[in-house]
Amino acid sequence: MRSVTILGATGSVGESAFDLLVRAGGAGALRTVALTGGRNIARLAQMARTLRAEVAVTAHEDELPALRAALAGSDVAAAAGVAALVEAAARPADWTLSAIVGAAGLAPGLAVLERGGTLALANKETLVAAGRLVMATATRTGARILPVDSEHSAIFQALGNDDLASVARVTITASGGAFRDWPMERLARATVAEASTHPNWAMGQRITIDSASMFNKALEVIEAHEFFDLAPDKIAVLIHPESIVHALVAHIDGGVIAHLGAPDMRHAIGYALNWPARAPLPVAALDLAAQGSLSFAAPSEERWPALRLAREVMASGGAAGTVLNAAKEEALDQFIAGRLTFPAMADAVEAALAAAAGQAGFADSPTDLDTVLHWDAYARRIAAKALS
Ligand SMILES: NC(=O)C1=CN([C@@H]2O[C@H](COP(=O)(O)OP(=O)(O)OC[C@H]3O[C@@H](n4cnc5c(N)ncnc54)[C@H](OP(=O)(O)O)[C@@H]3O)[C@@H](O)[C@H]2O)C=CC1
Ligand SMILES: CC(=O)[C@@H](O)[C@H](O)COP(=O)(O)O
Ligand SMILES: [Mn+2]
Repeated sequence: MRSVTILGATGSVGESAFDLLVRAGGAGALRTVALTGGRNIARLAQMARTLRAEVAVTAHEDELPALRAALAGSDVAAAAGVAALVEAAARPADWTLSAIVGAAGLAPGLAVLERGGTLALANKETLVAAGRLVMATATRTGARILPVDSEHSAIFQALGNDDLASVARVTITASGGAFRDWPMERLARATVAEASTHPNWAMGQRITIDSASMFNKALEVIEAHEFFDLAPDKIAVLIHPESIVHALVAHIDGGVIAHLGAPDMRHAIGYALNWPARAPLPVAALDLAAQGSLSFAAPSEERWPALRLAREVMASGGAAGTVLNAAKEEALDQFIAGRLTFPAMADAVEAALAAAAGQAGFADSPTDLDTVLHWDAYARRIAAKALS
Protein backbone atom coordinates (compact mmCIF):
# COMPACT_ATOMS: atom_id res chain seq x y z
CA MET A 1 0.00 0.00 0.00
CA ARG A 2 1.31 3.43 -0.93
CA SER A 3 2.25 5.70 1.98
CA VAL A 4 1.85 9.48 2.10
CA THR A 5 2.59 12.45 4.35
CA ILE A 6 1.15 15.95 4.11
CA LEU A 7 3.09 18.79 5.69
CA GLY A 8 0.72 21.74 6.08
CA ALA A 9 -2.41 19.59 5.72
CA THR A 10 -4.77 22.21 7.20
CA GLY A 11 -3.98 24.90 4.62
CA SER A 12 -5.41 25.61 1.20
CA VAL A 13 -3.04 23.28 -0.68
CA GLY A 14 -3.26 20.73 2.13
CA GLU A 15 -7.08 20.70 1.88
CA SER A 16 -6.89 20.14 -1.87
CA ALA A 17 -4.49 17.25 -1.32
CA PHE A 18 -6.72 15.80 1.40
CA ASP A 19 -9.67 15.93 -1.01
CA LEU A 20 -7.67 13.94 -3.58
CA LEU A 21 -6.58 11.36 -0.99
CA VAL A 22 -10.15 10.86 0.24
CA ARG A 23 -11.39 10.51 -3.35
CA ALA A 24 -8.59 8.00 -3.99
CA GLY A 25 -10.06 5.75 -1.29
CA GLY A 26 -8.66 7.33 1.87
CA ALA A 27 -7.49 5.05 4.65
CA GLY A 28 -8.61 1.95 2.76
CA ALA A 29 -6.40 2.67 -0.24
CA LEU A 30 -3.31 4.30 1.21
CA ARG A 31 -1.35 4.52 4.42
CA THR A 32 -1.03 8.01 5.88
CA VAL A 33 2.18 8.37 7.83
CA ALA A 34 1.94 11.95 9.08
CA LEU A 35 -0.26 15.01 8.80
CA THR A 36 1.00 18.33 10.10
CA GLY A 37 -0.59 21.69 10.76
CA GLY A 38 -0.33 24.83 12.82
CA ARG A 39 -3.11 26.29 14.94
CA ASN A 40 -6.11 24.66 13.26
CA ILE A 41 -6.13 21.75 15.69
CA ALA A 42 -9.75 20.67 15.20
CA ARG A 43 -9.29 20.27 11.45
CA LEU A 44 -5.91 18.55 11.82
CA ALA A 45 -7.39 15.99 14.19
CA GLN A 46 -10.41 15.45 11.94
CA MET A 47 -8.19 14.85 8.90
CA ALA A 48 -5.89 12.54 10.87
CA ARG A 49 -8.87 10.48 12.08
CA THR A 50 -10.32 10.26 8.55
CA LEU A 51 -7.04 9.09 7.00
CA ARG A 52 -6.04 7.10 10.13
CA ALA A 53 -2.65 8.80 10.17
CA GLU A 54 0.14 7.34 12.31
CA VAL A 55 0.88 10.77 13.75
CA ALA A 56 -0.57 14.27 13.70
CA VAL A 57 1.83 17.11 14.44
CA THR A 58 1.21 20.75 15.24
CA ALA A 59 4.08 23.18 14.78
CA HIS A 60 3.22 24.84 18.09
CA GLU A 61 4.17 23.17 21.37
CA ASP A 62 1.48 25.08 23.28
CA GLU A 63 -1.17 23.35 21.12
CA LEU A 64 -0.15 19.82 22.17
CA PRO A 65 -2.76 19.44 24.94
CA ALA A 66 -5.51 20.54 22.54
CA LEU A 67 -4.28 18.13 19.85
CA ARG A 68 -4.10 15.26 22.35
CA ALA A 69 -7.64 16.01 23.48
CA ALA A 70 -8.91 16.21 19.89
CA LEU A 71 -7.34 12.82 19.09
CA ALA A 72 -8.50 11.08 22.27
CA GLY A 73 -9.88 7.60 21.61
CA SER A 74 -8.17 7.32 18.19
CA ASP A 75 -4.99 5.44 17.27
CA VAL A 76 -3.35 8.63 15.98
CA ALA A 77 -0.31 9.76 17.98
CA ALA A 78 0.05 13.47 18.74
CA ALA A 79 3.24 15.52 18.65
CA ALA A 80 4.19 19.19 18.62
CA GLY A 81 7.02 21.59 17.86
CA VAL A 82 9.51 22.18 15.09
CA ALA A 83 11.61 19.11 15.96
CA ALA A 84 8.49 16.95 15.82
CA LEU A 85 7.65 18.39 12.38
CA VAL A 86 11.10 17.46 11.12
CA GLU A 87 10.81 14.00 12.71
CA ALA A 88 7.46 13.49 10.97
CA ALA A 89 8.96 14.50 7.63
CA ALA A 90 11.88 12.12 8.19
CA ARG A 91 9.56 9.12 8.67
CA PRO A 92 9.63 6.94 5.55
CA ALA A 93 6.72 7.68 3.20
CA ASP A 94 6.47 7.06 -0.54
CA TRP A 95 5.17 10.56 -1.27
CA THR A 96 5.39 13.70 0.86
CA LEU A 97 3.69 16.98 0.06
CA SER A 98 5.26 20.15 1.46
CA ALA A 99 2.38 22.63 1.77
CA ILE A 100 3.57 24.59 4.80
CA VAL A 101 3.62 28.34 4.18
CA GLY A 102 6.85 30.28 4.46
CA ALA A 103 10.45 29.46 5.32
CA ALA A 104 9.11 27.22 8.10
CA GLY A 105 8.73 24.61 5.35
CA LEU A 106 12.45 24.43 4.68
CA ALA A 107 13.68 22.17 7.52
CA PRO A 108 10.90 19.54 7.11
CA GLY A 109 11.40 19.59 3.33
CA LEU A 110 15.12 19.03 3.77
CA ALA A 111 14.36 16.10 6.09
CA VAL A 112 12.39 14.46 3.26
CA LEU A 113 15.27 15.00 0.87
CA GLU A 114 17.83 13.70 3.40
CA ARG A 115 16.00 10.37 3.51
CA GLY A 116 15.99 10.22 -0.31
CA GLY A 117 12.20 10.58 -0.49
CA THR A 118 9.86 12.01 -3.10
CA LEU A 119 8.99 15.60 -2.22
CA ALA A 120 5.99 17.16 -3.93
CA LEU A 121 6.86 20.81 -3.41
CA ALA A 122 4.23 23.53 -3.11
CA ASN A 123 6.34 25.46 -0.58
CA LYS A 124 8.22 27.69 -3.05
CA GLU A 125 10.08 29.37 -0.19
CA THR A 126 12.16 26.18 0.17
CA LEU A 127 13.80 26.82 -3.20
CA VAL A 128 13.96 30.60 -2.90
CA ALA A 129 15.61 30.54 0.53
CA ALA A 130 17.94 27.62 -0.08
CA GLY A 131 17.91 26.59 -3.74
CA ARG A 132 21.54 25.50 -3.91
CA LEU A 133 21.36 23.49 -0.66
CA VAL A 134 18.03 21.89 -1.59
CA MET A 135 19.06 20.81 -5.08
CA ALA A 136 22.46 19.56 -3.87
CA THR A 137 20.80 17.55 -1.10
CA ALA A 138 18.42 15.91 -3.58
CA THR A 139 21.32 15.06 -5.90
CA ARG A 140 23.39 13.60 -3.05
CA THR A 141 20.63 11.40 -1.63
CA GLY A 142 18.82 10.52 -4.87
CA ALA A 143 15.65 12.22 -3.64
CA ARG A 144 13.11 13.43 -6.20
CA ILE A 145 11.41 16.83 -6.17
CA LEU A 146 8.13 17.15 -8.07
CA PRO A 147 6.99 20.75 -8.54
CA VAL A 148 3.47 21.53 -7.31
CA ASP A 149 3.42 25.31 -7.69
CA SER A 150 1.04 25.55 -10.67
CA GLU A 151 3.45 27.37 -13.01
CA HIS A 152 6.33 25.02 -12.22
CA SER A 153 4.15 21.95 -12.62
CA ALA A 154 3.12 23.49 -15.96
CA ILE A 155 6.75 23.99 -17.02
CA PHE A 156 7.60 20.45 -15.90
CA GLN A 157 4.72 19.06 -17.95
CA ALA A 158 5.42 21.25 -20.98
CA LEU A 159 9.09 20.27 -20.95
CA GLY A 160 8.32 16.56 -20.92
CA ASN A 161 11.48 14.79 -22.01
CA ASP A 162 12.81 17.75 -24.00
CA ASP A 163 16.41 18.68 -23.45
CA LEU A 164 16.83 21.95 -21.51
CA ALA A 165 19.47 22.94 -24.08
CA SER A 166 16.66 23.31 -26.64
CA VAL A 167 14.78 25.78 -24.46
CA ALA A 168 15.05 29.41 -25.52
CA ARG A 169 12.72 30.87 -22.89
CA VAL A 170 10.31 29.85 -20.17
CA THR A 171 7.40 32.19 -19.44
CA ILE A 172 5.28 31.99 -16.33
CA THR A 173 1.99 33.83 -16.20
CA ALA A 174 0.72 36.16 -13.47
CA SER A 175 -2.90 37.11 -12.91
CA GLY A 176 -1.84 40.57 -11.73
CA GLY A 177 -3.57 39.97 -8.41
CA ALA A 178 -6.10 42.12 -6.63
CA PHE A 179 -4.70 45.49 -7.72
CA ARG A 180 -3.83 44.80 -11.35
CA ASP A 181 -6.02 47.63 -12.65
CA TRP A 182 -5.79 50.04 -9.73
CA PRO A 183 -4.28 53.49 -10.28
CA MET A 184 -0.84 53.29 -8.67
CA GLU A 185 -1.44 56.25 -6.36
CA ARG A 186 -4.27 54.29 -4.69
CA LEU A 187 -1.96 51.43 -3.63
CA ALA A 188 -0.75 53.24 -0.50
CA ARG A 189 -4.35 53.11 0.79
CA ALA A 190 -4.89 49.41 -0.04
CA THR A 191 -6.31 47.51 2.93
CA VAL A 192 -5.43 44.00 4.07
CA ALA A 193 -8.93 42.84 3.17
CA GLU A 194 -8.60 44.25 -0.36
CA ALA A 195 -5.19 42.63 -0.83
CA SER A 196 -6.51 39.30 0.46
CA THR A 197 -8.78 38.63 -2.51
CA HIS A 198 -7.62 36.89 -5.66
CA PRO A 199 -9.32 37.20 -9.07
CA ASN A 200 -9.08 33.46 -9.88
CA TRP A 201 -7.45 31.25 -7.26
CA ALA A 202 -8.71 30.32 -3.77
CA MET A 203 -5.52 30.30 -1.69
CA GLY A 204 -4.14 31.07 1.75
CA GLN A 205 -4.01 34.73 2.78
CA ARG A 206 -0.24 35.13 2.56
CA ILE A 207 0.19 33.94 -1.02
CA THR A 208 -2.92 35.90 -2.01
CA ILE A 209 -1.37 39.15 -0.78
CA ASP A 210 1.91 38.12 -2.44
CA SER A 211 0.00 37.79 -5.70
CA ALA A 212 -1.22 41.37 -5.35
CA SER A 213 2.29 42.70 -4.66
CA MET A 214 3.75 40.34 -7.30
CA PHE A 215 6.15 39.00 -4.67
CA ASN A 216 4.54 35.64 -5.44
CA LYS A 217 5.79 35.95 -9.02
CA ALA A 218 9.19 37.17 -7.83
CA LEU A 219 9.48 34.04 -5.68
CA GLU A 220 8.34 31.90 -8.61
CA VAL A 221 10.90 33.34 -11.02
CA ILE A 222 13.65 32.49 -8.52
CA GLU A 223 12.02 29.08 -7.91
CA ALA A 224 12.16 28.34 -11.66
CA HIS A 225 15.78 29.53 -11.82
CA GLU A 226 16.77 27.21 -8.97
CA PHE A 227 14.67 24.16 -9.82
CA PHE A 228 15.14 24.02 -13.59
CA ASP A 229 18.64 25.52 -13.50
CA LEU A 230 17.52 28.16 -16.01
CA ALA A 231 19.58 31.27 -16.68
CA PRO A 232 17.78 34.41 -15.45
CA ASP A 233 17.48 35.85 -18.96
CA LYS A 234 15.58 32.74 -20.04
CA ILE A 235 12.75 33.34 -17.55
CA ALA A 236 9.95 35.78 -18.32
CA VAL A 237 6.69 36.87 -16.68
CA LEU A 238 3.51 37.60 -18.62
CA ILE A 239 0.37 39.17 -17.21
CA HIS A 240 -2.57 36.89 -17.98
CA PRO A 241 -5.70 37.94 -16.08
CA GLU A 242 -7.64 34.71 -16.74
CA SER A 243 -5.08 32.29 -15.14
CA ILE A 244 -5.81 29.63 -17.77
CA VAL A 245 -2.36 29.44 -19.36
CA HIS A 246 0.07 28.67 -16.54
CA ALA A 247 3.42 28.53 -18.35
CA LEU A 248 4.90 28.49 -21.84
CA VAL A 249 8.12 26.82 -22.93
CA ALA A 250 9.62 28.34 -26.09
CA HIS A 251 12.16 26.22 -27.96
CA ILE A 252 15.10 27.33 -30.08
CA ASP A 253 13.23 26.22 -33.23
CA GLY A 254 10.37 28.68 -32.58
CA GLY A 255 7.91 26.12 -31.23
CA VAL A 256 6.11 27.09 -28.01
CA ILE A 257 4.48 24.49 -25.75
CA ALA A 258 1.93 26.00 -23.39
CA HIS A 259 0.21 24.37 -20.42
CA LEU A 260 -3.45 25.30 -19.91
CA GLY A 261 -6.02 24.33 -17.33
CA ALA A 262 -8.70 25.60 -14.99
CA PRO A 263 -7.27 27.40 -11.94
CA ASP A 264 -7.60 24.48 -9.53
CA MET A 265 -4.59 23.29 -7.52
CA ARG A 266 -5.93 19.73 -7.52
CA HIS A 267 -4.49 19.44 -11.03
CA ALA A 268 -0.88 20.21 -10.04
CA ILE A 269 -1.13 18.23 -6.77
CA GLY A 270 -2.81 15.29 -8.50
CA TYR A 271 -0.29 15.34 -11.33
CA ALA A 272 2.53 15.03 -8.78
CA LEU A 273 0.60 12.35 -6.85
CA ASN A 274 0.08 10.20 -9.96
CA TRP A 275 3.42 10.96 -11.63
CA PRO A 276 4.76 9.47 -13.86
CA ALA A 277 1.30 8.19 -14.80
CA ARG A 278 -1.75 10.33 -15.40
CA ALA A 279 -5.13 9.59 -13.84
CA PRO A 280 -8.53 11.33 -13.89
CA LEU A 281 -8.77 14.29 -11.51
CA PRO A 282 -11.80 16.22 -10.23
CA VAL A 283 -10.85 19.32 -12.20
CA ALA A 284 -13.28 21.14 -14.52
CA ALA A 285 -12.59 20.46 -18.18
CA LEU A 286 -11.36 23.48 -20.06
CA ASP A 287 -13.94 24.93 -22.45
CA LEU A 288 -12.08 27.45 -24.58
CA ALA A 289 -15.12 28.15 -26.76
CA ALA A 290 -17.01 29.22 -23.64
CA GLN A 291 -13.95 31.13 -22.44
CA GLY A 292 -13.92 33.00 -25.76
CA SER A 293 -10.68 34.90 -25.37
CA LEU A 294 -7.47 34.95 -23.40
CA SER A 295 -5.49 38.13 -22.82
CA PHE A 296 -1.84 38.88 -22.16
CA ALA A 297 0.26 41.94 -21.34
CA ALA A 298 3.82 42.78 -20.33
CA PRO A 299 4.25 43.44 -16.59
CA SER A 300 5.40 46.86 -15.35
CA GLU A 301 8.36 46.86 -12.96
CA GLU A 302 7.33 50.32 -11.82
CA ARG A 303 3.96 48.98 -10.62
CA TRP A 304 5.49 45.74 -9.33
CA PRO A 305 9.05 46.42 -8.04
CA ALA A 306 9.14 42.83 -6.72
CA LEU A 307 9.86 41.69 -10.28
CA ARG A 308 12.94 43.92 -10.48
CA LEU A 309 14.08 42.65 -7.07
CA ALA A 310 13.79 39.05 -8.31
CA ARG A 311 16.09 39.86 -11.25
CA GLU A 312 18.55 41.56 -8.90
CA VAL A 313 18.50 38.58 -6.55
CA MET A 314 19.24 36.12 -9.36
CA ALA A 315 22.07 38.34 -10.63
CA SER A 316 23.49 38.62 -7.12
CA GLY A 317 23.18 34.96 -6.11
CA GLY A 318 24.72 33.99 -2.76
CA ALA A 319 22.35 34.53 0.15
CA ALA A 320 20.15 37.02 -1.74
CA GLY A 321 17.24 34.59 -2.15
CA THR A 322 17.24 33.84 1.57
CA VAL A 323 17.24 37.54 2.38
CA LEU A 324 14.52 38.46 -0.11
CA ASN A 325 12.24 35.72 1.17
CA ALA A 326 12.72 36.44 4.87
CA ALA A 327 12.47 40.22 4.48
CA LYS A 328 9.29 39.76 2.45
CA GLU A 329 7.83 37.51 5.18
CA GLU A 330 8.60 40.15 7.81
CA ALA A 331 7.16 42.97 5.69
CA LEU A 332 4.04 40.91 4.99
CA ASP A 333 3.56 40.29 8.73
CA GLN A 334 3.78 44.05 9.28
CA PHE A 335 1.33 44.82 6.47
CA ILE A 336 -1.16 42.29 7.83
CA ALA A 337 -0.75 43.82 11.28
CA GLY A 338 -1.57 47.26 9.84
CA ARG A 339 1.88 48.71 10.58
CA LEU A 340 2.99 49.11 6.97
CA THR A 341 1.43 50.30 3.73
CA PHE A 342 1.14 47.95 0.79
CA PRO A 343 3.87 49.60 -1.39
CA ALA A 344 6.24 49.87 1.59
CA MET A 345 6.65 46.08 1.64
CA ALA A 346 8.89 46.26 -1.43
CA ASP A 347 10.86 49.15 0.12
CA ALA A 348 11.56 47.05 3.23
CA VAL A 349 12.76 44.11 1.13
CA GLU A 350 14.98 46.38 -0.93
CA ALA A 351 16.48 47.87 2.25
CA ALA A 352 17.23 44.42 3.64
CA LEU A 353 18.91 43.33 0.41
CA ALA A 354 21.02 46.50 0.32
CA ALA A 355 22.13 46.03 3.94
CA ALA A 356 22.88 42.33 3.49
CA ALA A 357 24.99 43.01 0.40
CA GLY A 358 27.56 44.74 2.62
CA GLN A 359 27.89 41.76 4.98
CA ALA A 360 30.71 39.21 4.88
CA GLY A 361 29.65 35.91 3.36
CA PHE A 362 26.65 37.33 1.48
CA ALA A 363 28.12 36.32 -1.88
CA ASP A 364 28.25 32.65 -0.86
CA SER A 365 25.18 30.48 -1.42
CA PRO A 366 24.29 28.87 1.92
CA THR A 367 25.25 25.20 1.89
CA ASP A 368 23.79 24.23 5.27
CA LEU A 369 20.60 24.95 7.16
CA ASP A 370 22.29 26.96 9.94
CA THR A 371 23.68 29.44 7.40
CA VAL A 372 20.25 29.79 5.78
CA LEU A 373 18.73 30.43 9.21
CA HIS A 374 21.43 32.99 9.99
CA TRP A 375 20.60 35.03 6.88
CA ASP A 376 16.89 34.53 7.41
CA ALA A 377 17.09 35.98 10.93
CA TYR A 378 19.36 38.81 9.77
CA ALA A 379 16.95 39.80 6.99
CA ARG A 380 13.93 39.80 9.32
CA ARG A 381 15.82 42.03 11.78
CA ILE A 382 16.89 44.51 9.08
CA ALA A 383 13.45 44.60 7.47
CA ALA A 384 11.83 45.24 10.85
CA LYS A 385 14.36 48.03 11.56
CA ALA A 386 13.79 49.58 8.13
CA LEU A 387 10.11 49.71 8.97
CA SER A 388 10.60 51.47 12.27
N1 LIG B 1 -2.68 28.04 -2.03
C1 LIG B 1 -2.29 27.77 -3.25
O1 LIG B 1 -3.12 27.56 -4.15
C2 LIG B 1 -0.84 27.68 -3.58
C3 LIG B 1 0.12 27.71 -2.59
N2 LIG B 1 1.45 27.57 -2.91
C4 LIG B 1 2.42 27.55 -1.84
O2 LIG B 1 2.07 26.47 -0.97
C5 LIG B 1 2.36 26.80 0.38
C6 LIG B 1 1.07 26.73 1.19
O3 LIG B 1 0.18 27.71 0.74
P1 LIG B 1 -1.33 27.77 1.28
O4 LIG B 1 -1.89 26.39 1.31
O5 LIG B 1 -2.00 28.81 0.50
O6 LIG B 1 -1.10 28.29 2.76
P2 LIG B 1 -2.12 28.28 3.99
O7 LIG B 1 -1.82 29.47 4.81
O8 LIG B 1 -3.50 28.06 3.52
O9 LIG B 1 -1.67 26.95 4.79
C7 LIG B 1 -0.41 26.87 5.37
C8 LIG B 1 -0.24 25.58 6.14
O10 LIG B 1 0.98 25.66 6.88
C9 LIG B 1 0.69 25.58 8.30
N3 LIG B 1 1.60 26.48 8.96
C10 LIG B 1 1.49 27.82 9.12
N4 LIG B 1 2.57 28.31 9.78
C11 LIG B 1 3.36 27.23 10.05
C12 LIG B 1 4.61 27.09 10.72
N5 LIG B 1 5.27 28.15 11.25
N6 LIG B 1 5.14 25.86 10.81
C13 LIG B 1 4.51 24.79 10.30
N7 LIG B 1 3.31 24.85 9.66
C14 LIG B 1 2.76 26.08 9.53
C15 LIG B 1 -0.77 25.98 8.43
O11 LIG B 1 -1.34 25.47 9.62
P3 LIG B 1 -2.67 26.10 10.31
O12 LIG B 1 -3.53 26.63 9.21
O13 LIG B 1 -3.25 24.91 11.01
O14 LIG B 1 -2.22 27.17 11.25
C16 LIG B 1 -1.32 25.31 7.17
O15 LIG B 1 -1.43 23.93 7.36
C17 LIG B 1 2.97 28.20 0.34
O16 LIG B 1 4.37 28.08 0.26
C18 LIG B 1 2.44 28.79 -0.97
O17 LIG B 1 3.28 29.78 -1.50
C19 LIG B 1 1.87 27.41 -4.19
C20 LIG B 1 0.96 27.41 -5.21
C21 LIG B 1 -0.46 27.58 -5.00
C1 LIG C 1 -1.94 28.62 -7.95
C2 LIG C 1 -0.57 29.16 -7.94
O1 LIG C 1 0.35 28.52 -8.36
C3 LIG C 1 -0.35 30.51 -7.42
O2 LIG C 1 1.02 30.75 -7.18
C4 LIG C 1 -0.89 31.46 -8.44
O3 LIG C 1 -0.01 31.49 -9.50
C5 LIG C 1 -1.11 32.80 -7.88
O4 LIG C 1 -1.58 33.63 -8.83
P1 LIG C 1 -0.80 34.89 -9.42
O5 LIG C 1 -0.60 34.56 -10.86
O6 LIG C 1 -1.77 35.98 -9.17
O7 LIG C 1 0.48 35.04 -8.67
MN1 LIG D 1 2.11 29.68 -8.54
